[in-house]
Amino acid sequence: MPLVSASSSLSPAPPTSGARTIYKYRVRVSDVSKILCHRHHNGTEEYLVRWNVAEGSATNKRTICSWHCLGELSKCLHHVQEYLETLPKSQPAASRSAPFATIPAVGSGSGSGSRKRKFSRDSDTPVSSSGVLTLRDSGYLSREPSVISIDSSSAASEAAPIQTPTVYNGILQRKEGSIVAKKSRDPAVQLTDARTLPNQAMLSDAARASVTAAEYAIQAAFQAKLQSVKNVEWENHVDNTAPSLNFTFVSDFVLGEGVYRPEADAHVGCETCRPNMGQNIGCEYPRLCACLEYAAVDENRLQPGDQARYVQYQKDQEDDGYLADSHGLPKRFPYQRSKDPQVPSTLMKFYLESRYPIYECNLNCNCGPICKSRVVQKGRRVPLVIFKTANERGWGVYCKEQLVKGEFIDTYIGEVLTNEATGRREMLSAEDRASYLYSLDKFIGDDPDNDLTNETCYVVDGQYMGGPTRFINHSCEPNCRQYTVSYNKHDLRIYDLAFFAVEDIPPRTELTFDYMDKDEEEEEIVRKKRKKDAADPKNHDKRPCNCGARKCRGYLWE
Ligand SMILES: C[S@@+](CC[C@H](N)C(=O)[O-])C[C@H]1O[C@@H](n2cnc3c(N)ncnc32)[C@H](O)[C@@H]1O
Repeated sequence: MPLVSASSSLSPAPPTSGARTIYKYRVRVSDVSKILCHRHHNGTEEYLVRWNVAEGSATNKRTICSWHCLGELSKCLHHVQEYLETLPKSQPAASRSAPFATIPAVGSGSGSGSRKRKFSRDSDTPVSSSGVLTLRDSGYLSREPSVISIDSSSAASEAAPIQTPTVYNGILQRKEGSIVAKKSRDPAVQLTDARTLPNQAMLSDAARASVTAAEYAIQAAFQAKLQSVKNVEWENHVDNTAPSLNFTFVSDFVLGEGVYRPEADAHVGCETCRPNMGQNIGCEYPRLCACLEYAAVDENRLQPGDQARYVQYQKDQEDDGYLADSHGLPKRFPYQRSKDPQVPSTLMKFYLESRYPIYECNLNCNCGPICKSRVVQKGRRVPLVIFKTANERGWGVYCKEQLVKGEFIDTYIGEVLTNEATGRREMLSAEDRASYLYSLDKFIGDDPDNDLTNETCYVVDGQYMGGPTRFINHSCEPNCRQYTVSYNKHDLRIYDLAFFAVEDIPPRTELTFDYMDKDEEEEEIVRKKRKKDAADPKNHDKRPCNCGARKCRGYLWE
């Protein structure tokens, strides 16, 4: 039976500077395979790290584990966060004490008068310290008996014959990218069965030990990530968790391998428009603006002489969809602008109620920055808050201010991946995990000269990189909707996924959109379908929807 050392650590005192502990060496992210357990040792919260041992290296037969305080793990807190997510939620209060009071769920008017406690930097608790991990490219890596080594070759097999105990003295070294441990000659090192780590004794200790310091450290780390993001906050009045530390805020699409996007200076602009035409609002003439080449035709402005062209246009639409030739016909501008500069531009009723793509002006247009056809490209103006939902939907988003019907909120950004890269990611991820994939499939089938298909279109993945909209949840009766917005009418592969309010939304009301973008149906019809679907075993693997709407269809995806 393979045995491991499970003795306690004898940590050297950490170097200190004033009141705060300075950790000169930190565990590198790439060195950690997983966090296995936690404990309180000499008053310090510690985590059992399983080290990454390079595949195929001479040392990879031995997986090495060692206990570390949070100060040493500050570069790998996402591993600690992943570990905390595996802990039962019903842990005793001592283990999962809630620093924030639970308050009513966010909703229209629900919290307007209540003082909600928000996570702030003031509440950062310095992580506890109990030792320093000396981590260098060569040389000593850890303190003595806190190290455990497991002979993973035999640990993998239940039927493996009992082996000579493998005991190390806890001196970890890095050699050619691998972590290795030297053998222990210390008789005080106790031996423990290595086949299952954490072992029962460790689990019993863990059940009694709180994880509060880790929770605070993770909250502080997420808060630090938000520092550079303007007008976005987060709060949690439900439990002690923070959004994933594996997520990075970015401000634009991040192009993955094999993804091509034309540079902005290659976009075709409207050269005939001018900033000072007519009412001095940039583009104004619906027959003139070249950016509207593929925009929706405005039937209200058709002249008797347009009829033949319009009939031809309708025929072309059957083959070419949104790209039908509308040359010479009057088109619809996307936004209406109020005379009051305090009132935001809003999406025209026609676009709000249709799925027609929206075309904005671009860098190469002559209309200038005042043009009314520039809204989404100017970015988010409204203050958003990422908050923990109370009913198993993870994190959600609300706006701190009132939003008016047709107001732009923000775009969905993330890594833009090819279909193959997306497939590889899906293979690696657990089936029940949240999905952040958004296909850029709007123009499939619209251009006979273009080979755009479900297999060749790009996909936006907001799981690891994105903006606050990546946290917006689904509702079968949503208050927002996603629209296609393009600044480059000839690029059918990359465009903006822009969220607009489809109704007036009071402050602090959760923002939602329909992940399936379905048309609304009568409540009675939806209710009957839901009942039928629930009885069908085919649907039992589907992800249940917790939107709570009267017209809830029962599932997130078909
Ligand atoms: C784009 S993410 C939204 C943010 C997510 N709640 C989070 O915490 O990161 C989509 C995931 O959120 C969850 N979700 C969103 N809307 C939901 C709903 N109405 N009911 C249940 N789960 C929902 C599902 O796990 C879904 O895969």
